[in-house]
Amino acid sequence: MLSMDQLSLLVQDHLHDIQPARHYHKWTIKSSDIGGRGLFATEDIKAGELLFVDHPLVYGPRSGTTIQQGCTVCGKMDIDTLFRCNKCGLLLCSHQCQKSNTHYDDCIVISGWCSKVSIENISDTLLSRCLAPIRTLSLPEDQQELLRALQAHTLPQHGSEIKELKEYFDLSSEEEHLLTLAVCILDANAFQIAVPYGRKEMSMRGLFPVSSLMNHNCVPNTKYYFNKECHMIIKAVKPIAAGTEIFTCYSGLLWGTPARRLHLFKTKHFWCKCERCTDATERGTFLAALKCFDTNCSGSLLPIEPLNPTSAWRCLTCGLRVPNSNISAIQSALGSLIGSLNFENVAELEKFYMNRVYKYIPKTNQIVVDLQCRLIWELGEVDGCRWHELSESQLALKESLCRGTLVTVAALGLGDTHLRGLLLYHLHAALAERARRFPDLYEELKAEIECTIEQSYNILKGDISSPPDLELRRQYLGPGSDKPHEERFFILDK
Ligand SMILES: C[S@@+](CC[C@H](N)C(=O)[O-])C[C@H]1O[C@@H](n2cnc3c(N)ncnc32)[C@H](O)[C@@H]1O
Repeated sequence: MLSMDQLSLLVQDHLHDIQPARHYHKWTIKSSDIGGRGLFATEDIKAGELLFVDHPLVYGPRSGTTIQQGCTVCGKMDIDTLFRCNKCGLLLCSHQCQKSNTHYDDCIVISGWCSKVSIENISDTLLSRCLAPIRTLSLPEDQQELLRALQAHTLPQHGSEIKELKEYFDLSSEEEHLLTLAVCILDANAFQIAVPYGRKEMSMRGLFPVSSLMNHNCVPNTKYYFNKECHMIIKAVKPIAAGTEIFTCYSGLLWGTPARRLHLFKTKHFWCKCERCTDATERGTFLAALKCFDTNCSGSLLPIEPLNPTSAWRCLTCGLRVPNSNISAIQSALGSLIGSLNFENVAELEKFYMNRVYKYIPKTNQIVVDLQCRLIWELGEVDGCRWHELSESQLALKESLCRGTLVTVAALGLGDTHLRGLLLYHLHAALAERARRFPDLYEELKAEIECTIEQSYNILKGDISSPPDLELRRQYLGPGSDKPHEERFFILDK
């Protein structure tokens, strides 16, 4: 086991690789009261300040069995061009990817193993799932040391893919041990890597060793995003006082407490006890609330003991007490109902949102908020409901959904997260479309259009998953634009 000083030195060397000029950080690694080690501010940090830029020790396809497969080099998922390498069986999309250094290294390791069956009989999904751990075998010694210093999950369910791999290849016990350890480390620490906005690519994960030292809080004081070089940029989203722990968030920011806690328990093996989890109303957002089972009552049900996953729930208005088993039954029925929706079909989503969803759940529930976000991302943006095709009521709906979700994000105290940046971008776009349709309204809307695109730009710039026309929109519709009025809205015609 490395000492904290040894780990700090490895971390400094790792960060130095991509930011050689930056020797100084306003944080240190220390033991944390909530679990293992954590990062702590050594000086006051301002909102928006850069904390560090991390880069992955390894990256590779995510490990779920249901993840849609793609090229193991570039992630492309175009099924027509995908083929399997005849030496190692990995999926590729082009000869260029096959000739890449990345594939060369992967292929050397896998084709070097003695296989028990011919390579085309080995599942490409299994090979993809094992690829990130396989890549750890080729890391240089100092990076192996840093990898081994990270926390590893110890429960027996981690590493099952390596047991499966062993059915197909004669792995030495040392290789099996190293691969299993790598899976346990990846499962405990890997981050999903964001893909460029609007692009459909295979979902990838990366092992970012410094970010891996951040513990979780459901209202984190940092945000992260990825740039074109697959670097992970970590910034403060609110002021962080010297001595305070620096947190990230391992779960969905708009999920209700029971869903977040269960997800954290299943994937990271701890029950979160942060301030948000302790407050059943989640700062008045009622994200987990269900409708009271008494049809004469319009109140909301919430857990009586939010930190107890089997707690009974109670109506805040009439006091009705509902056993946890009934709540679970309703939640799984709602899950099936939502699972039956076709999320690609905007009209179906809109109809469900407008007419049916409130019959079952309060407007504040995370399921409604999720539907709202899906509609926001799609209205005006996808084929069949482009800006010029939106009806007046759809445009008004988009605007009001953006405003409502921004209120929830603000109530939770999430600061300038990626989500807020995106919501501001979509609000700006809806307002700009309104001004284009009704030029007389432009003067009235101008200040808000300028302010929303400017704020969105400041939050999202440099982020690979931000809308590609962000900068152009800011130039044309942001504060101080010198573009002639008649040209300002041309970007909406793209
Ligand atoms: C990515 S690691 C974070 C760094 C870790 N503390 C270490 O020492 O390497 C994730 C693990 O840290 C612990 N952890 C993180 N956040 C936590 C929290 N809010 N409460 C309890 N444990 C937490 C859990 O064991 C979790 O599986």
